[in-house]
Amino acid sequence: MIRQLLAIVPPRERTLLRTVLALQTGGAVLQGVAFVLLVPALRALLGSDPGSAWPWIWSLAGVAAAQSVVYYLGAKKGFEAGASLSRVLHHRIGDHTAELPLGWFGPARTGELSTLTTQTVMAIMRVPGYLLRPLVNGLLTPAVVVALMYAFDWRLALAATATVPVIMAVYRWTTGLTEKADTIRAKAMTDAAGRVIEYAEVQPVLRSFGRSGQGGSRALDAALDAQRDASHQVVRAGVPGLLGFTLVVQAAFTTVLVYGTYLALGGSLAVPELMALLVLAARFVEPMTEAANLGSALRSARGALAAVQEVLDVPPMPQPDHPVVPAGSSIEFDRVSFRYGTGTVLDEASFRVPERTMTALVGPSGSGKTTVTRLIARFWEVDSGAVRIGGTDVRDVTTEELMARISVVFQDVYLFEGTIEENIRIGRPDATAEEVRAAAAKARVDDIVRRLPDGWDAQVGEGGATLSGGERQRISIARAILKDAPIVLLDEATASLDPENERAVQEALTALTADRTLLVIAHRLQTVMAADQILVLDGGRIVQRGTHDQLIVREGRYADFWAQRNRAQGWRLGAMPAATDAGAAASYDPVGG
Ligand SMILES: Nc1ncnc2c1ncn2[C@@H]1O[C@H](COP(=O)(O)OP(=O)(O)OP(=O)(O)O)[C@@H](O)[C@H]1O
Repeated sequence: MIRQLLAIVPPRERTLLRTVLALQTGGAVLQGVAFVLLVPALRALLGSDPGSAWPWIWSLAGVAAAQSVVYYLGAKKGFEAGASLSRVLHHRIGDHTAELPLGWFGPARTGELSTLTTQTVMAIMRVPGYLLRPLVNGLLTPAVVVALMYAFDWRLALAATATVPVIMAVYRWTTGLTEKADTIRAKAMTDAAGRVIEYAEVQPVLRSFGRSGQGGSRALDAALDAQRDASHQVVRAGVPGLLGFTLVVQAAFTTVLVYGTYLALGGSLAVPELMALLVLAARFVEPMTEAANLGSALRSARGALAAVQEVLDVPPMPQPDHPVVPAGSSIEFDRVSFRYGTGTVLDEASFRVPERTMTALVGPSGSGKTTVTRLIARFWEVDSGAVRIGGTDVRDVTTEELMARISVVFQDVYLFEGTIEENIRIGRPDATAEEVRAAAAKARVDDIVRRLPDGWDAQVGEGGATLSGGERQRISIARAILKDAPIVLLDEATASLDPENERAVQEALTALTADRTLLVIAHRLQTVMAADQILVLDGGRIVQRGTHDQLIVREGRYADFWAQRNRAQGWRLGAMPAATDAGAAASYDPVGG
């Protein structure tokens, strides 16, 4: 476990942990010596000249004092190392997860990461401060005691030595008994943590269906039941093991006692010596039972280390050995195939979006439109084929360079807890206050700010809870305007916005998309009509491509799609005033058409 821990931490913490280990080792050896010094001290006290015990008593006091100092330093460094470990592990987990492909972040990961950064890190933090001392004592003090016992009576020392393999074997057996139950409990706890988070997140849905009370989440109840059962199983498996171990340790002590008594009765061992050696044997047992009582904490620390290691072992998104800077902002899919797990989403799809043009992506729900945008931003890796930006494979571009070239405006906008200004600044952290305000003004965010009582200082709440959907989207557009990337990937809102928000969002998009390469998942017919190119995605392939005028006269998916959309209730082409339509169409046309 110590080796595992040393491997996970940076050099400074490694040195700190080694210091703690050295101090605890020193303390354990001194404790063994102090125990052994009891033998001559007691022998002298119980013998014919009690006065001769003084030198031993003083030595004992000296060793005990040294041991206290070493323990104090060990405990101090141990707590220091614990606090440092927590900081370092949080950083390592945070830094590493930031480099993982987005495919790793499935729904179950929220609970896993939350458990990892709380309970798991806490279990590891306890190792240097609380667990190391009893663990080192349990192993080293008995070893020192047995070794020094040979100096007084080799026969009793040999008897004590003989008990060691038996004690070790029983310890292994008891560990084996609880290990499986511990693993199941750890998994059940992680599952339950994930379910609790999910339960909190789906509250609006549950409430809207009148499911806020009892039985709101069967999955959560099941996860909590599984956690309770797993905890019972740990107790059921652990108690017999612990009892068994304690019994064996006591039996070992009794064996030494019986053997010592036998030797004393036979006259080959003086009674004061026997008394002293028995006191020693009793003390020899103590650290071992103390260490055994910590078995569960030790196993959970070991499990915790394994869990952290497992996350750290997930390979990060590979970075190119020889990074290339793309020469432009065109987008190209070259026979791209992709699947999330089972079921192909893209099957050798090929298309090209020339620089500074607008391409509208249309297709049935689930046809892979969002996936196309995710692959451009390299949130996932393609299974085969290549995605290119400015003629360069995205795998040959560093994440930083790629992200600098792309702005993504998705429908589900997430805002961080903080002010509107802080949320916009994410687009370009080094932007001046004026630049942030200018981007906000272009995206019509200043209208929102004016309305809020705290203005620019207003907090948006976690996820932007205090703002409407349209307002959140305008902030996300302001971020993208501030970022000023040459490629914009845009998922148009499907949800209908109120007219004021609708107009504001359109204006914001006009400001964002002018003079850029634009790939838009189009839901509005006027956007589709204004596109330089329309790509119809179906069955994992681009089944049609061309302008609206070219495609509308051909039979096929696009003509069907167009007819269907026109028929659909609430479809905006008929519902919106002509002036707005024209304005919206113009706003999406990068060449001003
Ligand atoms: N993270 C994921 N893990 C597994 N499958 C996924 C994931 N995301 C999407 N899918 C699946 O991949 C397919 C394509 O999804 P995608 O979101 O790209 O489609 P879409 O055309 O954007 O759909 P919509 O128009 O409904 O938003 C769907 O079948 C979807 O269920």
